[in-house]
Amino acid sequence: MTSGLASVTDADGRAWPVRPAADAALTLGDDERECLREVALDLATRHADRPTGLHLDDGDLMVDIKLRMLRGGPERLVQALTEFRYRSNADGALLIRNLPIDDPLPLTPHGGNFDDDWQGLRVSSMVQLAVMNILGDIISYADEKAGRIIQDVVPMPGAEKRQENSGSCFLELHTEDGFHPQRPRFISLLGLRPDQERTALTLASGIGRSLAALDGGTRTVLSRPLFHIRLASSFVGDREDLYAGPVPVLSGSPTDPDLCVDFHAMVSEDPEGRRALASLQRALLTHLVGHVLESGDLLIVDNDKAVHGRTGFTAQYDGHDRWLRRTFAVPDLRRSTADRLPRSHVHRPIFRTDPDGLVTAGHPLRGPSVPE
Ligand SMILES: O=C(O)CCC(=O)C(=O)O
Ligand SMILES: [Fe+2]
Repeated sequence: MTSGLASVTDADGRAWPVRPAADAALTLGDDERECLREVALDLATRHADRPTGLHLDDGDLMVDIKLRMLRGGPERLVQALTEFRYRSNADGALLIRNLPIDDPLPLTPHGGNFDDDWQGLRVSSMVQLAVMNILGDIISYADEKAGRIIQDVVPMPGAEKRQENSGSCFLELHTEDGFHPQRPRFISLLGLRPDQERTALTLASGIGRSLAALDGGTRTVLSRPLFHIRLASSFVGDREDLYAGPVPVLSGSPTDPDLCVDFHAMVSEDPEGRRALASLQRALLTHLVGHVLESGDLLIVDNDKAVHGRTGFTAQYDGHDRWLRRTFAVPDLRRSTADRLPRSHVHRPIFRTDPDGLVTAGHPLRGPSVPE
C-alpha cells in the first residue's frame, strides 16, 4: 500500500487503486447502535451460563439470537442484510459501521485465540452472530481453529509472511475455503481494534464489476474444470502438496456467475487456464474496494461473488495489535447434517492424520488430487 489515495502494489510494481468501501457503507445511527446493544446484552444475559469452552456452538442459541434480532433489531440493518442475502451487489461486499462492541475491550490475544470468558466480549459476540443469522446459518470447521464458532483474526509472531489471517504481509485475493465441500457463502469480519498505523486495508473485489472486462474465450476457459486449489495451511498444517479439484473458477449463470478462485493457492496445468487466471486477476485488481476496519466496523463478503484479501501491516505484539473476529454462514446448514453432531454448527474434519503423520482427505474434496 502507498500513502495518499489507497492502492495495492502487485509483484511487478504496478499500483492498483482501491475505492473506499466506506462510500457505500450502511452506518447505523447512534439510536440504532444502542438498540442493537440492548438486543446483544439481553441475549448475553439469557445465555450467561454457556461455557466458554463450547465456543457458543448450539442450535438453540442460534434460534434465540435470530428471533431476538428479527423482533428487536434495527429494521434498516435487517433489511440491508436481507437484500444482500437475496441480491448481493456488484462488489460482493457490504460494510456496516457503528455497530456496538464491548467497552473496555480485552487486550488483543497474543496466542491467536481469545479463550477467556466469552462474556468479556458479550456485546460483539452476540452482535456478530445476530447479523450472520439473518444472512444464513452459522457454520465453522473442526479442521480450523478447533471449530470455534467465532474465530479471532490476530497477527502471530513468526507467522508474518504466511498467507493466512495470522500473517501481516499482503494477503492475496482469495475465495474463503474454496476447496471445502461446504465452503461459506458469507464471511463476516468484525473490527475490534485496527492496526496501530491504520495500513491494514481489508480488500474485496466482486465478479459483478470484472465480468465485462473478460472476453468470451477467457470466460469459457474459466468455466472449465481446469484448476486445482491447494488446501489451506490453516486446515492441513505445513503439508504443501494437497490439492482439491479440478474445479472451474466461474460457475452458474453466464451473466451473473459465481466465483471460486485463489491467487495464492490455485494452479492450472493448462497454459490457457493460467492465462485466463492472470486476466481475471488483473480485472479483479482493477475493481478493488477496501477499508481499514475500525472498532465497530463489520465487513460482509459474499464468498460466491467476491474475493477478499488484506494489505500488509506491522504488528507490535503488545496487546494492542489489530484484532478482527470472523464468522461464516452457509445458505442451508442441513446440507451438512451427516457431517455435524446434532445441534452443533461445527463441520467435522475433512482431513485425518494417519499414525505415520500423513494427512488424507476423509471426505470427498471435489476430487482430491496432487497435480503432477
Ligand atoms: O485480515 C483480514 O482483513 C482478512 C483476513 C482473511 O482473509 C480471513 O480471515 O479470512
Ligand atoms: Fe480470508
